Amino acid sequence: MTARLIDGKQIAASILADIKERIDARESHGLRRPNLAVILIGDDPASAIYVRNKTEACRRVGIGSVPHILKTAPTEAELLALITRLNEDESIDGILLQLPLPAPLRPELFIEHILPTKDVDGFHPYNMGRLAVRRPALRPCTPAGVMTLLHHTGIPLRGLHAVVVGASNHVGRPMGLELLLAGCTVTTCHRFTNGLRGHVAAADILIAAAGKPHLIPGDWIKEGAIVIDIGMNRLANGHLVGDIDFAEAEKRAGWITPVPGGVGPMTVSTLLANTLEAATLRSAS
Ligand SMILES: Nc1nc2c(c(=O)[nH]1)N[C@@H](CN(C=O)c1ccc(C(=O)N[C@@H](CCC(=O)O)C(=O)O)cc1)CN2
Repeated sequence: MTARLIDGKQIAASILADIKERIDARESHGLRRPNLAVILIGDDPASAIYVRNKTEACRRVGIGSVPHILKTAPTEAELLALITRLNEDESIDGILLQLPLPAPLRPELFIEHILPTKDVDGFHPYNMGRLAVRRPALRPCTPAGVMTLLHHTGIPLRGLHAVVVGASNHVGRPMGLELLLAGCTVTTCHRFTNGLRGHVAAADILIAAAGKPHLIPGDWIKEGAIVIDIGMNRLANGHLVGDIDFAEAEKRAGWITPVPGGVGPMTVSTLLANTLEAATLRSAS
């Protein structure tokens, strides 16, 4: 079997086109364009690229981006004060705090300071809690983007056994909650899990989010499984690879995402969808 490719780049592009249409329609009803405040701190080159991609995507769909690029790290008090200002600014619909933050800044402190209604990353404990109690509001972007990819396969998800490898706060954990919401039986594997191979081999849906290049050999994968690789690992030679050995995995999987061009673009399109949703809810209230 050779797996069918799930083309995240193409799916994200069609979502962006849809967002643009909805923003144009809002404008024709006299509503202003949504605005996203973007906070980037420090000089991490990957973060700079991701923020550039997000800003460019905003421009394409007609979302205003309001940059706060802080080359030298602010104090905790200064960053909290900036977020307070953005929370209170009626022209701002969403606040993006690009992660990781340089040490010693603690991400939780700032994420929890963002108004949940402007938390377009969906990382605030309020938004995570809403997902946990099956009443999602603003959803974490990468897991929500993965659900869109899964729905694009057309395969009914209810009752399938989904295995998530990785239990991070912003990806693995909310990924498990999304799959549960979709009616999957969910196993989450993490650094203390024994017998990873056995768990992987049992997966109808395998989601790799460990951040370890080629952690999962292709021959562990169940024949016909849906395989989603969230891992994005830059090798010393500059190549970007996932957590799964793609070349071997595509011989066994039924469906598979590439890296790059799979989950990454969905993270960006979901962020913009969340920004539009936040703006829509604000204009309705
Ligand atoms: N505030 C946030 N910070 C971070 C998030 C997040 O969702 N919110 N996620 C990651 C990084 N990330 C978004 O910020 C992100 C990573 C990768 C891509 C992407 O499109 N990747 C491309 C390849 C790009 C490349 O060549 O490097 C792909 O997979 O095709 C988008 C967003 C951590 N921080």
